[in-house]
Amino acid sequence: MYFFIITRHVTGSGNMADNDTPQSEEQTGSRLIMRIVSELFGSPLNLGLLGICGFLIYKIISSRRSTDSTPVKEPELPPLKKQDFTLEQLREYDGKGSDGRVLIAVNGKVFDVTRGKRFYGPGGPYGLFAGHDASRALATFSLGEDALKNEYDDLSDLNSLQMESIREWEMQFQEKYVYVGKLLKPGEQPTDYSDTEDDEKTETEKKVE
Ligand code: HEM
Repeated sequence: MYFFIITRHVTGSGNMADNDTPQSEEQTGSRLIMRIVSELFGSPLNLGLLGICGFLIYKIISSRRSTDSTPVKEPELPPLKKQDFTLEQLREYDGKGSDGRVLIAVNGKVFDVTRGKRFYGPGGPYGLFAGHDASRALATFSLGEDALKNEYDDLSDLNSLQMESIREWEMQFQEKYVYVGKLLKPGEQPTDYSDTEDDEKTETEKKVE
């Protein structure tokens, strides 16, 4: 996905073969490489993007190293009781609370991403998503503060490609993390999940044990 987006930045939309005369595959290949290299380093935008990529890779690698060298593994938190969240309630789970739990909303669904703390915890490369709705940021591939709205974001201005991208991210989160509940729209009432979870212990009950 990153490769696709980065190469779109790098190669632009022009057709490179437009003015070419017939050449050997080797010549065409090396001209293409030269062109990519000159576009990568010749434009301030691409240089900036390369810088951001380098920074993120550095953050991901360094967070991985610090996790590897930690001798004592953090105890896993008990699963959160299934529940819906308002934006304000979601904000409490930014990884800075006493238990360090991190929740993130993607496409209206709230996921417990605490096990991905090296990404989303304080100081992590995607730490700004913690306790927020990350949908717009993921859809627009942006790590800027403006991609995280303070009010409920209905995403209605996003195009179909961006919405498709959110759905892909949602599936990725669904596979990797625990779904906790819905992100509530303003005025929307939370669902009562007590019927569906009769036999499941609440978080408090588990803590007491
Ligand atoms: C352009 C430079 C970027 C590079 C080189 C990069 C690199 C990576 C790499 C290597 C991983 C996988 C780490 C692992 O599994 O160990 C990753 C995961 C991820 N990246 Fe990026 N990234 C970039 C930009 C972005 C941007 C702009 C966003 C969001 C707006 C983003 C969001 C994510 C998310 C959500 C994950 C998944 C973490 C998880 O598994 O929970 N990345 N990135």
